Amino acid sequence: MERDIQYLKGVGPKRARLFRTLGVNTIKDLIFYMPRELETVQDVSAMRNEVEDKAKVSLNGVIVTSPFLRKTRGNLSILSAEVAGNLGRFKLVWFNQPFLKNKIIVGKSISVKGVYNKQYRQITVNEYKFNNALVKNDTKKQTQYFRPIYPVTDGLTQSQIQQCISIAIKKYEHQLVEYLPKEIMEMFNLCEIKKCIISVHNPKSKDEWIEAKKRFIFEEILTFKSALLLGKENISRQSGIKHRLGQSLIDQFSKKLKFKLTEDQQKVITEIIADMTSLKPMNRLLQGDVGSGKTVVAAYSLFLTVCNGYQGAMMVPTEILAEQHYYNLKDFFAFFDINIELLTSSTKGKSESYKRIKNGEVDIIVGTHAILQEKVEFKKLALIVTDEQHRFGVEQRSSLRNKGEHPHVLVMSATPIPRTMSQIIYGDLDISYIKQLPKGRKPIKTYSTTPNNRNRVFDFIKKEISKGQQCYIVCPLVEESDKVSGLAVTQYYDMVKNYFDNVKVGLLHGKMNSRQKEEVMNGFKKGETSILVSTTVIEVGVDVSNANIIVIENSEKFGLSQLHQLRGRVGRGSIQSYCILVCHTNSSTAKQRMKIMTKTVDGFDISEEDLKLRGPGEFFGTRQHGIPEFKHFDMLKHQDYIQPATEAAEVILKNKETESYRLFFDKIKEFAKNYLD
Ligand SMILES: Nc1ncnc2c1ncn2[C@@H]1O[C@H](COP(=O)(O)OP(=O)(O)OP(=O)(O)O)[C@@H](O)[C@H]1O
Repeated sequence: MERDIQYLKGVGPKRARLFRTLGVNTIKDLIFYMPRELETVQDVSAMRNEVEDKAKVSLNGVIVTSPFLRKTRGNLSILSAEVAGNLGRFKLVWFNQPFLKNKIIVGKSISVKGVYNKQYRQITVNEYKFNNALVKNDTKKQTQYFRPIYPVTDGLTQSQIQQCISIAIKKYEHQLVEYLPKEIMEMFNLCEIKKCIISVHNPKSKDEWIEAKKRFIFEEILTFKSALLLGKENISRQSGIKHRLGQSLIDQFSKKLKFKLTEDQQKVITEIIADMTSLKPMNRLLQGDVGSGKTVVAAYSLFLTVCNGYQGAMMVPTEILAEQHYYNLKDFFAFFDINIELLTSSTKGKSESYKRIKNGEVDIIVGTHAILQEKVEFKKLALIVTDEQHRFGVEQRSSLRNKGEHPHVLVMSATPIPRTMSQIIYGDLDISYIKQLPKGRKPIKTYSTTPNNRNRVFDFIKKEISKGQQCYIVCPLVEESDKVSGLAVTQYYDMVKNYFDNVKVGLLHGKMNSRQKEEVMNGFKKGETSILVSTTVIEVGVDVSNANIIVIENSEKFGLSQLHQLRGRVGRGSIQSYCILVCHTNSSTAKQRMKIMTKTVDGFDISEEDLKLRGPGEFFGTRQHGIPEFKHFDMLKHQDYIQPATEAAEVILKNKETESYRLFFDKIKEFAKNYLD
C-alpha cells in the first residue's frame, strides 16, 4: 500500500503526476482519498413519475432518432437525439461536443448519466457509454444508487478516479488493519476501518456512507486533540520556574493602582499566581472582551517575575501596540525600580539593548516579533506574555519559549473566540476568562448609516468635540486605488480638515514611519488632536479613554469580529460612547451584518455569528493560527464531536502504554511531531 501510485495497475507515470497534484502520492493515499459528497442517481429507465426536475439521473436505452446538431449565436453547439428506454422516449442533449454526431447511430444502445429536465423529458448528458449488448427489460432493477464524488483535476475524471480506487481496494483490502484501540471503537461505536473504506467509496446506502464518514471525522479530531493533550502533558512534565509569592509586594503593587480590580481580574490573577508558584510551567490563555482590562493582569504577572529576580517578555503584533504597552507598563511600575525596554524593528541602538537583555540589566522587554531574533538572548527569562496570540504562528510561540528554560507562558486574546474554536486552537492551554467590564462602563451605542448622512455624522462629532471628547474615523485604504474599492484615509483626512474649522485632525496609517506614527498617536493620546483619521492600524489594543466616537467607513468591508475590535477603541471610560458604521452598499448580507453589530455588544456572540457567516477558513486565515487543514472535520458542522473526542483522547493518553493502544498512539506521536513542533 505504501508503494508509489504510478505502480498501481492502470496508472503509470503520466496519470501519477496528475494524482500527485491531488495530494495522492502512494496507493494508500488513493485508498484514503475521500469523496467530497455523495450523489444520489435515479435510474430513469425504470422510473415512475417521482423523478424530480434537475435530479441526477442515469438511463439505458436505444437511440431512435438521427442526431441533430445546431449552433447558437454565442457559438455554442447543441447536439440532440432521442432514445427509447423502458418507460418511453427521452431527449438527450450534449453541449459543445459536435464531434459525437457521427457516433450517434440509430439502433445503437447507450447508457448515459446526466441532469434531468422534467418539463421536456430531457437529459443533459455528462457521461455516456455506447453498449454492444441489447438493453434488457428489467423492471425490478434498483431505481437509485449512490455515487461518491471526488475532487478532480484537469486530465483526471471522476470515473478514472473511481476505477483506480476500486482496483486499489480489490488488491490491498487485506492490508487494511484496524489501528484504533478496540476499547475506543466500542466506547464510541465506531465502524471498523476496512468496512469504512469500502463504504465510503462504494456505499450501498446513504446511511452506510454517513456511518463511514463519522469514523473518519471522529478519528481526525481525536488525533488532533490527543496530540494537543500530549503536548500539554509534555510541558507539564517539565519542571517550571517556581516563583515565591511575596504577597506583601503584590499588595504594594495593588495599592499603587489607580483603580480597583474587577472580580474577574482578581480571579484570573489568583489563577496565574497559582500557576507561577507551582512546580510546572504555566501555559495559560487569557480571554477577555475588548477593553475588559487584560493589560493590568499581564502587569501583575510581570511584576511577580521581576520581584523573583527573573526577566519577563511581552510580545505584541504591532509597533503601535508595543509602544502603548511599553508606556502603560512604565506607568504601572512608576513607583518601583523596574527596567523596561522597548524592542521593535525600528528601535535605535539595538545592539546595546541586546547586551542589556543578555546581562540581565533589562527586567521587562516589550516588543514585536523583533524579540524572536536569534540575537536576542535573555539572562533568565521566566515569563512570556503574548498579546493577540492568534496573530502569531504556532512556531513563533515555541521559538519564544526556547529563549528560556521552560518559562511560564501567558497568552492574551482580545478576539473572543467561540468556545468550540478555542478548544481546538488553544486545546493545549488552560483558559481563564474576564467576562466583566470595569465598573461604570456604558454599553456603546451603535448605529448604521449611509454615506448620504455623512454631514449629520460630522455635525454629531462636532457637538461631542465641543464637549471635550475625541473621535476616530476609520477608512479601509491608505490611498485611492483603481483595483480595490473603498475610501482612502489620505483623501478623507483632507475632507475632514476642510469640514471642521479650528479642530486639530491627525492622520495615521501603516505606510508612515514609526516616528511619525508615534508622534500622531501621542498627539491623540494627550488630547492635542481631536479627530484621528486612521486605517485599521488602530484595530488592536489602542487605549485612549477620552475618545467616545468611532466612525467606520466602508463598514461592509470588515469582518464582524474586526468591527467589534475597532468599536472597542471607544467605550473605555465612563462616558457614553458611539460607534457609527457607514455602510456603502445596500446588499442584504451587509444589512444583516450591520444589524448584528447594532444589536449585539458581546464579543463572544459576535464572533459566533462571524464564524457562521464567513466559515473558519476566513474567520482566521487557518494555517497561521495553528488550525490544521482538516480533511473531514468541519468546525461548524461537527461541533458535537469535540467533547467525545476529548474524552477519547484522555482515555488514550492514560492507556498509552497498553499494547492495544500502541499502534494508534504512535500515529499520534507522528502527527504531533509534524504538526506541533
Ligand atoms: N478594574 C478596572 N477599573 C477601571 N478601569 C480599568 C480597570 N481595568 C482596566 N481599566 C482600564 O480600562 C482600559 C482598558 O484596559 P486594557 O487596555 O487593559 O483592556 P484590554 O483588555 O487590553 O483591551 P483590548 O483588548 O481592547 O486591548 C484601560 O484604560 C485600563 O486602564
